[in-house]
Amino acid sequence: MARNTGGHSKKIAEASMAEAHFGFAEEEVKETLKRPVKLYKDDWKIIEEDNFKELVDTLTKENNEESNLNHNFEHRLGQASSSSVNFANKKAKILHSSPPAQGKGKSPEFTQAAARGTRSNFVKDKDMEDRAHEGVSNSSRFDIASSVDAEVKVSLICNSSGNSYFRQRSLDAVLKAVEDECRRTYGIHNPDFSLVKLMEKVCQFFLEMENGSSSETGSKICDKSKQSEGKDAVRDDTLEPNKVLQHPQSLEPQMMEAVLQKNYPIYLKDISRGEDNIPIPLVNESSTLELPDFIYIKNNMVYQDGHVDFSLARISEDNCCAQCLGDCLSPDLPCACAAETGGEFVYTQKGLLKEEFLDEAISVSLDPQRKHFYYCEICPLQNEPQQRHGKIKLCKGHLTRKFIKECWSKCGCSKKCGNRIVQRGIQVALQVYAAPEGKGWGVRSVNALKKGTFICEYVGEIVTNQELYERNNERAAKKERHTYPVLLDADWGSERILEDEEALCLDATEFGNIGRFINHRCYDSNLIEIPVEVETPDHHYYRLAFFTTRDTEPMEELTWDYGIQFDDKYHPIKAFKCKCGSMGCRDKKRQH
Ligand SMILES: C[S@@+](CC[C@H](N)C(=O)[O-])C[C@H]1O[C@@H](n2cnc3c(N)ncnc32)[C@H](O)[C@@H]1O
Repeated sequence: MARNTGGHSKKIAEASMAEAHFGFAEEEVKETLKRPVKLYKDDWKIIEEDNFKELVDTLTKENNEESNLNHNFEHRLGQASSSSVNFANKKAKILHSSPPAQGKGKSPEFTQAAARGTRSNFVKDKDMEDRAHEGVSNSSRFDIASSVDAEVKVSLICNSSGNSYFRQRSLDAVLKAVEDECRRTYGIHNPDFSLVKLMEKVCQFFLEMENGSSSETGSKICDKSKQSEGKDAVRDDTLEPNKVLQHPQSLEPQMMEAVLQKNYPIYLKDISRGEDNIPIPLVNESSTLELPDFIYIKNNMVYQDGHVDFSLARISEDNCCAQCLGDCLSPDLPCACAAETGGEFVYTQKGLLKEEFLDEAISVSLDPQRKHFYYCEICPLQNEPQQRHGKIKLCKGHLTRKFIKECWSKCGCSKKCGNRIVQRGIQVALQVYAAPEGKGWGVRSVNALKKGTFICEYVGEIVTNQELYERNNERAAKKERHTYPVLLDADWGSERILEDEEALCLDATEFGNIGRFINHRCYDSNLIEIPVEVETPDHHYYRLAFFTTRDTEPMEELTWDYGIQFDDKYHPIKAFKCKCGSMGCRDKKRQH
């Protein structure tokens, strides 16, 4: 056996350098080297074989396996990214290149192993596993722990036993291979995607959740790019509104795990971030849709110029039931609040919309007569002059609709009064999901529903038509696919000519509720939108509520008829190729 002629200490230094690459400290290497040096009688060729494989194995086995590899991973993580992460006000950071655990056993400051699972929690795809990890055994493990100083330690423990071909690769190469694989498999296009950032996120959420920020932390996600534009930016983490992200790498761990598991289950537990009465999960069974980018709000909010008067003084004696007690639906004689609907309340004792009222609303919507329309001489929607050669060209018309009127703050009845349905908010279990036929996201109800059930409101920013016109132009330039505005023109005919700030719409593009996800269906949709007067008798502003037009099945998609004529350039919702599938589809181009 040829003896290595190099100096003993030089060889030890070389071995230390080689092992430092894997995260082992010099002292540790020196100590471990003593035995093979003695065993092989200073024959360094054997020790150096396979890039010190035996030494790595011995080091790994001799030290507490978990502790050493935890350190190992941190060290490599540090090589791939030298940045440390500051978690909001927690003075916490991810450890990079920290000194190795002294002695054997678990590092004392990391005793709180709080999450543990098999590596298959992350990757189930066997092919991907084989390609990305080239033979890494299937009994690998993923550990995460935190210290009292709010430091988080993540370790990947890969058991290579049983695979004689296993060779330790450089971490950078492994990370790159996995990132490339993830990009391909999960369609990640963002160039910033990195596994190191993902691990940093895991640590961040681990800490935040341990610190009791609750499950809401996960959905407290914000689109930093938009915030940096300054518009409506809220910097304080605790106040940050729900902002659902576009890019999977920015997702909460629960979602990322779903992405990695490749079966795309629930992405978000509650897109309303607790704003609405019951959680509204977002479920993606198709995997191709981008996550929606908007802020969830429960109630309409004035953007800027819209004139909405909510003053108590505007609600007259005849417009409320100050003398009522309890439930207005109980007494034999309906109170003042029923006057708006012909002296009868529109709700049944079971909280459904009365069939008579509903059927009339449906019939007006399906087969509107000329008498149901109001035609403006100066239409707030039209930016072209309507007067030519002394002749006035009337606008295309606005469908006049019947209103629901609910009891409100000036009424003496209880908050549980049967004439307060819409204002109590969502009561049925809904989901946002990947709608069929490539319509984008849609809404479905988990359970069967009775005809006349209140589903939700259409909530958005209250904007003037002028504001909407400018927004629409900007969006058209950006070629945005989906649009989310709704006109509040159900009673334009009853008021004098509207001032610009009174011709209002709801724009749910950037701020909205689940209503923004409901897709259109021509003619036979299972929802109808009904104007609701709640806090103001001025009908140029009202709430818009969806009710079922018939009984529905569990998991049936909920749709409403946007009232769109597909050749109408003034309709606030930009015309799209209708994929509603209805026999009565009005999109002629689509049908042929
Ligand atoms: C109010 S949004 C509905 C939610 C939308 N699908 C999404 O993914 O956010 C309206 C947009 O959805 C799409 N959409 C709605 N109904 C549709 C239909 N019947 N056929 C095709 N696209 C539809 C159109 O792009 C439309 O501009």
